[in-house]
Amino acid sequence: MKEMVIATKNKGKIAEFQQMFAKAGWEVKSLLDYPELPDIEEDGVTFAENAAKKAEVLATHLNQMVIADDSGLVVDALDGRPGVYSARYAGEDKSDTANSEKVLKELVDIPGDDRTARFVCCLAVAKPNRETFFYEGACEGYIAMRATGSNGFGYDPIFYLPELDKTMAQLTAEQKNERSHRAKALKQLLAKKEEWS
Ligand SMILES: O=P(O)(O)OP(=O)(O)OP(=O)(O)OC[C@H]1O[C@@H](n2cnc3c(O)ncnc32)[C@H](O)[C@@H]1O
Ligand SMILES: [Mg+2]
Repeated sequence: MKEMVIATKNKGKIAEFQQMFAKAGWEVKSLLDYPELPDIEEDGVTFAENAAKKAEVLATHLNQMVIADDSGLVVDALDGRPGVYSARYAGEDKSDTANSEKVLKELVDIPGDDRTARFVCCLAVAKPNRETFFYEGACEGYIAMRATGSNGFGYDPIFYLPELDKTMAQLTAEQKNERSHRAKALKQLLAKKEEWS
């Protein structure tokens, strides 16, 4: 089986990549397989900048092709926040629950129709001594009034999909991987294999 290294420590992302790449015949390795590597500071102002940095540092270190995922939640009523700050929105300990609670609190006076939001995912593919390629995906929805569901990770319990009348955390892994921002970005990436491989 072919191997793909993803520069992430996020177990939710790793599980989704493992399921989606398995269909394409790739085995996924992650930063959890390289615990000796230092943390990479995500100080970019765009998803692409952060994804590039994560992929390029690891590609140089391992001297092989690496993919990174930088993603987050963009809320219109919050001028795009948490955006690139999604992971640490409620503080450095990166608590999914605290992050979601902070968003819900900030939107407490915002009515349903104005709670539009999207998940965004930028994938960067880096190889030593070569330009980096980017593939993006977005998934549109609304911020729910309260957290519901226990599948997925991150902001999934507060992200409502009107077409299914469910939050992302109420979907099965298969349902999420059919429509998520990550699935759409990965579809682009796989469609452009001749570009990056
Ligand atoms: O940087 P790595 O190691 O990949 O892991 P991370 O968790 O720090 O990931 P990001 O820097 O990309 O931050 C993404 C944030 O957006 C959230 N997020 C990303 N994709 C999501 C998804 O599919 N569902 C819910 N929340 C998501 C996630 O919980 C983080 O808080
Ligand atoms: Mg991160």
